[in-house]
Amino acid sequence: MKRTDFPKEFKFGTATASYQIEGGIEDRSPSIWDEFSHTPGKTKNGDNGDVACDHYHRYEEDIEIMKDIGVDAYRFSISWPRVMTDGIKPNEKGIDFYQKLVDKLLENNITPFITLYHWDLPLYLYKEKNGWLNPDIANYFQDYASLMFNKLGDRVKHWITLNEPWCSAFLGYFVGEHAPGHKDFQESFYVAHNLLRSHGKAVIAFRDIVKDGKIGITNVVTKVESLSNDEKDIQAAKLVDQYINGWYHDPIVYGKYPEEAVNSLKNIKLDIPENDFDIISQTIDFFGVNYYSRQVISYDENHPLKFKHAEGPLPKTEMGWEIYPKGLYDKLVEFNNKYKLPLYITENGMAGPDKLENEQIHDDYRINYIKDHFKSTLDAIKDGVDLRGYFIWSLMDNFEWAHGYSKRFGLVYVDYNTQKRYLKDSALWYKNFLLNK
Ligand SMILES: N=[N+]=NCCCCNC(=O)[C@@H]1[C@H]2[C@H](O)[C@@H](O)[C@H](O)[C@@H](CO)[C@@H]12
Repeated sequence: MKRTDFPKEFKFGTATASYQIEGGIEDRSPSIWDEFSHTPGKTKNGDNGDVACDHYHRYEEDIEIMKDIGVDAYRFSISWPRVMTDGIKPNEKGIDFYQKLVDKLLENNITPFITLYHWDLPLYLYKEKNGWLNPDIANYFQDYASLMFNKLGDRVKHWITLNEPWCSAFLGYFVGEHAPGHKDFQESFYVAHNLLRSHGKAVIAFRDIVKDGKIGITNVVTKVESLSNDEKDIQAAKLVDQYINGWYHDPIVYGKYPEEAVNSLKNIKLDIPENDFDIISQTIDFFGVNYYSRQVISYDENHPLKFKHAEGPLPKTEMGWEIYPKGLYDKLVEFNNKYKLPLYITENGMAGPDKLENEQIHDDYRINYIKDHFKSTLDAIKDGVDLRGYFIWSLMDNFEWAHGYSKRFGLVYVDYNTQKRYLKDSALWYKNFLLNK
């Protein structure tokens, strides 16, 4: 498989997120992840993003690395608390960082794709305004989005409102594994709804400010399969697919939540104001698909959503996620048929047992992972999917949320003691692929 097997305009890239790589906390106000990671017991080894990959001070070097690898595009997120003090007052120093980042990318012919929200909510908005639980958060988000569109929209034409609202709502407000660490089922549905409303408000602003731009939303898209052919397992898997995938896509395209999932939520209040779905279902230009794996589901009477995960038999990454490229193909074809929107794979990659030896990292497992998922991508394109790009997660090893620095997803290895970067064999492979070798 060669690069020229893909459409000429197809964009190959890589991706990161602000809290996971920037550090530079001295020049921004705090986010919910600063408080969460500094709370004992919340992250592995008590790791936090205070320094991370020190990208805030090393962004020029990191762009040089991307230039060397030869990527067409780079997906990164803006730190809301960096560009607006406490999420409210514009901070010119923070805005200036992203101005310079964008200009340096463009100088190197790398197309910027900006994610507005990749989980680092300004702490003030959480503490004083109740964060994503407050319907008014959509207005704060629209103000933030408008500021960024006005400041960068002349040069940045590809925007993503939210990264993985399912993670923000479900992991942050029900499971409690992510910031702000709530464990309230009802709250997680209010949060999901306010995230989607915030998305819609940002799209409305975008249409006024960046008239020649493209905007979408990125969700984690998981292939959900039933453990058995037992009707109960099949039904449980169908509902999980609606909770994880449909819940964050159907409202945007169809203006309503998936019906069976709504009906299954007997004791969940979804008191939704009349025109909310008019806001949420603003026309978008693409869906971003973050694909990692599948979930194998069986029926479980004791779970609020009547399901439990089954251990799949396939080889797994360091995250314990099965390696399942067929799932990517399946979801791309399904989404293409169901939503009829252009798609970008905004994240795909793996955490591996990466070891630095003689300044090299031999990660053949990651090369094989990427090749297998590229193959699924190419098969989907050949079968008619309107797929426009693929961003490998991640450019470099970084802060992997509750796992801290214990999981390495990068094409580039980061020695956190020295902040030295080392291209892994997978980065060298990607470089040759992009040269069509
Ligand atoms: N079975 N199974 N499951 C897959 C469930 C995946 C949920 N987590 C993600 O998608 C996060 C996404 C995030 O954008 C990024 O910030 C994270 O670094 C990556 C890697 O963790 C992924």
